[in-house]
Formats: sequence, structure tokens, C-alpha cells
Amino acid sequence: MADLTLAGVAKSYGEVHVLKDINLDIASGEFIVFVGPSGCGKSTLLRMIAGLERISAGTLAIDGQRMNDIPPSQRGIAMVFQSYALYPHMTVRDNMAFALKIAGKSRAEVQEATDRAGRMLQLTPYLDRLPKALSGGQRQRVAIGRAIVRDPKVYLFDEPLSNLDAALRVATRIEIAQLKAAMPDRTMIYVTHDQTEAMTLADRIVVLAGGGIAQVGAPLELYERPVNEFVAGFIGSPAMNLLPGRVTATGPLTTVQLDGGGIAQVAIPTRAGDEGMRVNLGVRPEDMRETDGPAIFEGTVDLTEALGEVTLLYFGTRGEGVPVIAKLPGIHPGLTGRVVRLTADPAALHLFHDGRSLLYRDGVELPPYQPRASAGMAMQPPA
Ligand SMILES: Nc1ncnc2c1ncn2[C@@H]1O[C@H](COP(=O)(O)OP(=O)(O)OP(=O)(O)O)[C@@H](O)[C@H]1O
Repeated sequence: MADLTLAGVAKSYGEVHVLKDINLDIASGEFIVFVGPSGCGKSTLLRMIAGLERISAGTLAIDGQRMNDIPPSQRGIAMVFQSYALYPHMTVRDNMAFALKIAGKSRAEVQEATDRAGRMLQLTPYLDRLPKALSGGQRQRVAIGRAIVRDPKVYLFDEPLSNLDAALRVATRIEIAQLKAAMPDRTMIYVTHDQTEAMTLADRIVVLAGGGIAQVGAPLELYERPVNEFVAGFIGSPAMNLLPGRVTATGPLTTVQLDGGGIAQVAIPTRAGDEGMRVNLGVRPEDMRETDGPAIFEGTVDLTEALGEVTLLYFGTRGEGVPVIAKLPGIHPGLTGRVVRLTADPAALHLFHDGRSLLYRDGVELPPYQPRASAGMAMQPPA
């Protein structure tokens, strides 16, 4: 069991301030995923937790004990890297056993730990092979095995699947989910660029941006209730469309007149006096559907991408602005060049003012988060 606390953690390299005032409590057994744009400091934060990077300010505590000056080997942490640098002349078993032998464990202990890791990672048939006789996915499992044999309280993963091809990524991602399920009391922190990994593996996702934490929450909570336009655009693919407009009627249901001519009813309350407020209406591509009635958006389809189970429609790709994208279920041949009218369910829409979601307005008490049954995204956390 291990819970982690980051309190006011910051990192600077001389004058370069990479991270500032990071505050985060991670409970024992949680699977936390760090996401964020390239260079936002995900790996730096992970390496500070591991003890591979000095913490410039603030406190890292594990189980209440300050860890800032504790060497990596004494933190009860194991880290799995993107490049799985195995010793090429050692068998799988010896690669996994290496750290244990250095630590002076007995032969029996080493044997038991490597057998157990081999079983957990389905590597038993390969224990006597050299790394060169393994696939990329198997090699990455050996790298994970090297962490497992040490039985750490906290696992850190730095983009462990990014060197694998698409099919192996899926298979290895599922194995990591199963590994976590087999070790419910072990805490895992995982850095990735991959939306699907973040959405499917995480108990909570931490979105890092601009040197700080933009939002922390369960995957579907971030998807359905982003605090700002950055998180709204970062979580979900293709990104949420942001359509400018102004509020024309307030109440439990807000009416927005869009600059593009459309009209939207949004299930986010506004107050008397909000009439005329400039907003961006957020609508996810997968929440759009064709309509003959009042439309949020009407446009000529510039381009379609038929992906099989869905078709992506692109609008405004030749203009200056950001294209609008709709994702319709099924196959829609012959839509390119046609005018399409689109709407969405009021409960699926988002409203932003000055970049911030109106859901999180000062003085508004949000009801506890409940996933929306009709959420359009196919990605769900594992059961
Ligand atoms: N030794 C260093 N000296 C100065 N700046 C550094 C040093 N190491 C990292 N940085 C800077 O810190 C920032 C964060 O880097 P980090 O690798 O943590 O980002 P990241 O979010 O993991 O990025 P990516 O997604 O591209 O892997 C980057 O802007 C990087 O240039």
C-alpha cells in the first residue's frame, strides 16, 4: 500500500520553470495517468517521483514520509521506461533477476520472484531465451517483469508502449490493465500521449499544461465536464468543436445564437443578466447528428473520411479558421459537396466564457459526477 502526496512541487532548470505548484494526492492502489502537450513536464514529474530528478521546491511524501532526499532505491518505487534496454547477453530470467542478485537475494528468492513475474506476464515459456529472440511486446513485458520482481509499492511507467506497433500496443495495454487488476493495492502512475491508454487504464487522469495541473478527474468526467477549453480540446479525438456565439435566453436551459447562423439549446443553466454574453459552444464531433429541424451548424461537406464504423465529415477546411468536424455512425457515401444540417442533444453540449466552462462558475455547486448514459464516445474504462 502506498499513497503519494505532492505538495507545492516545482521544477526549474536554472531560469527555465518547467513545473510550478503541483498539488496532488494519489491514493493507494490508484492508477493515475499524466497527459498533456509535448514538453509540459510529464516525464519530469514522473522522474521527480522516482528520485531521478531533484525536486526544486515543495514536498513529495509517500505514506506520509517526506521523500525529497531519499535515494531512488529506497523509495519503494520501480520505473518502466519507453525504451526497454534489456541486457542482450542475458536470458529473460537473468534480466529480470539482475536487480535482485545485486541486492543480495538468495537463489530461492530470485527463483520465486522471477517465476511469479513470468507467470503474471505470460513469459514462462520464454524465461531461458535471449531478448533478441523475443517480439517488441515480449521485450517490454520483460522490462515490466524487472519492476515486478522487486515488488515495489509504486510503479511508474514512462510511455511504455510507444515503441510498439499498433496491434502490440493494444495487446500490451490490455496486459497492463490485467496486471493492475492482479495487484489492486499497488499504486501506478503512467505517462502517455495515447488517448485510448489514458481513457482505458486510468482511475484518474491528470492533465498537465502550462507548468501546472489543468484538471484531475476520472476519464469520463474529464470528457463530459472539462473545466476549460484546453481540457475540452485535449481529451477526445477528433477534438471538440468550439463555435462562437452569444447567449440569447437564460434559465435552466440556455439558448445560444451562433455567429455562423445556427441556434443551440444547452442544458447548462445561466442567470438573468447573462443575455448577450459571448460564449463558445462546445460540441463534440461524435455528439452531432443530422437534422431537418433547427440546426446548430449548417455547412458544405469539404471532405469525408470513412473509417468503417464511423464517418468523419470536415467543414471549412479551406478557410482560415479551425475546421468543424462531425463524426456520424456508419457509412455515408456521397456526402462530399452536400450541405448538411447538424444538431446535438442539449445535455451533450458545453459552454465556455473566457475559455472557462460555465459549469464551474463561481458560486455554482455542481452535482456529483454521474456518467451520461448516452455519451457518444466508444472508449470506456475497463469493467
Ligand atoms: N536538463 C534540462 N534542462 C533544461 N530544460 C529541460 C531539461 N530537461 C527537460 N527540460 C525541459 O523541461 C520541459 C519538460 O520536459 P518533459 O520531458 O518533462 O516533458 P514531457 O511532457 O514529458 O514531454 P514529451 O511529451 O515530449 O515527452 C521541456 O520543455 C524540456 O525542454
